[in-house]
Amino acid sequence: MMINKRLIQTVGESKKYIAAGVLWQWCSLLANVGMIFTITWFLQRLFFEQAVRGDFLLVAVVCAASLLLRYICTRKASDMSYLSAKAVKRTLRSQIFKKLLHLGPAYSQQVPTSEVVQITVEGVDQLETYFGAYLPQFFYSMLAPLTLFAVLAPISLPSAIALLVCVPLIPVSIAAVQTFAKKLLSRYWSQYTTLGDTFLENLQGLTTLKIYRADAYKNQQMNEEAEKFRKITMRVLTMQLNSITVMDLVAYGGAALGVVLSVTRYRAGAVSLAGCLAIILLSADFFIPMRQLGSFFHIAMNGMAASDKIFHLLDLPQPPPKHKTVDPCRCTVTCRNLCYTYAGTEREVLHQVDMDIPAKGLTAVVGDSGCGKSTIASILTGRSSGYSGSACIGGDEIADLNAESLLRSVVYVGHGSYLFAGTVRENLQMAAPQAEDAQLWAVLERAHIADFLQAEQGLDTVIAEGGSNFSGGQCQRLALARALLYDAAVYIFDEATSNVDVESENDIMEQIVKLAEEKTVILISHRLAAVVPAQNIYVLQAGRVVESGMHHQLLERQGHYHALWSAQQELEMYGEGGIQ
Ligand SMILES: Nc1ncnc2c1ncn2[C@@H]1O[C@H](COP(=O)(O)OP(=O)(O)OP(=O)(O)O)[C@@H](O)[C@H]1O
Repeated sequence: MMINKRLIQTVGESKKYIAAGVLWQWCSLLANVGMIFTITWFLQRLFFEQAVRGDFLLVAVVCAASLLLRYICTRKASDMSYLSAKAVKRTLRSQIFKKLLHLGPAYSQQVPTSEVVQITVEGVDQLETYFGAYLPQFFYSMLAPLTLFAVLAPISLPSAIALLVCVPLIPVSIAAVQTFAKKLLSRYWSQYTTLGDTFLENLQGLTTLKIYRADAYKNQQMNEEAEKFRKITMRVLTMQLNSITVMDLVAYGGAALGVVLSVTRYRAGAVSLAGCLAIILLSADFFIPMRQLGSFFHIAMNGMAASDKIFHLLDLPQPPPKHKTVDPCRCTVTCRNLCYTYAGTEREVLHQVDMDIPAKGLTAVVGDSGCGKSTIASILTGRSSGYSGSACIGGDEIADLNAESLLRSVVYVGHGSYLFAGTVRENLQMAAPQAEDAQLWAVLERAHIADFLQAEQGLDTVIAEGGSNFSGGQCQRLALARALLYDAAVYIFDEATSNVDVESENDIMEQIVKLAEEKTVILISHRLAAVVPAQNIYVLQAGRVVESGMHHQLLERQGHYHALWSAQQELEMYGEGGIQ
């Protein structure tokens, strides 16, 4: 009945809260039983005209005390449910987080980031309800009928047996629905995610769709998908309503049976009037907890699906712990016979790449689009694992280096470095939490963005999500300032100046050249004019290093670099001609 032992074991802390929650619910049931017995006793005395004044007072006091007790029990049970849900969230999210840390920067090779986000947010939230509502109700729905049986059996054993026997009919009817519901729910979820993906994609590409006037067609396509989703949602709702109707039939049918039996027994003189009334009033309570459990049924199904996904992530094989750290004083980078094939593909994208990148100095990697430049950066930052050949930092194989130390030593600045919603200070202090204002201004000066920020609110200037209130050039300058503040040993700039104006490009390049006087700097660029000052340029063609040397040496060689350079020069001269 949707009880996952491993899940409960994983969140062992929640067991005590579930047990306490069930206990509080049980106390509330006992209070209710006490109240009903007092009322029925009083009714019997009234009926036989035996009631005295004090009886009414006694009933009033017992009812008030019982109601107060039930209120306290309900509050306590919901507190326990909250604590159990909190424990689940904390335990599972921290386990997922630890797992990702163990998997390292290359985790996305095993599980897509979108799935991790979905599991960590929505998946864990679903389990919160599973632990907070379903599990306590599951145990309580077993305990309640047994308790009521023990209470009613001395009054009328046949009635108590009849009521107890009818209770399991509810889970039986749920199980019957479950076989059908599983398939339907899995189709429902796949339709739901398909519609969500299409919606997100169309929203992100809305400008393109408008430009090519394809929005009407996409709209129609989405309408068709939405219609399919509406239909399957209706089927799920119908299934849920039907299952509730079946459960109600069983529950109220069972209660009616209890009433009929108790009245028959009363007429036969086998039970007292008070006993008969107590059976009538308590017979519904036999079924209500199980009926309530039935209504949590879909929560449990979602919880099970979520836990499968969570355990799939937690069970991913992880590399053994690595203790070797990067020595910041020996930050040469060397690649020998480096080959790489992306996981899940067969095409090798890097073939026997040899590179020697000295500590301190500017080394550039250039080549046509798709030749493998970013793949090299990805291997050097540890985001792509499973290479063959050798890739070393400071003489140590990257595959053997501790991921945290690698992240601390190699900083990557791409063309879309992310700025977070917050202030300039918060974004910069990510790189150095203890940095003082003077240090922050120093790197902003170096990135040539200090003047602009001084005219705004200085370090407290607000940055919108993704830096959307800043220009492309300003975002890159801020990203550069943050990277400079980080003080890593190796810097990789991957098309860091693409999409920015010439002025920003010149300022950023000036700082990159300056940085290379002290650090190991690798500059990846498709624009050859940017790499002219480099001490060594590696030219890649279809995943192979075909040439290397300084700019003038490569031009003299009249090879691939020369061809690329001539083509770009021609294009730039044509551009300038076009403007005139
Ligand atoms: N995640 C991936 N999965 C599979 N193949 C990939 C992946 N990323 C890149 N590739 C392939 O690897 C090859 C090299 O890509 P890479 O991004 O390294 O090229 P690049 O030289 O940086 O190109 P550009 O200058 O256009 O950014 C390409 O053919 C690309 O299709």
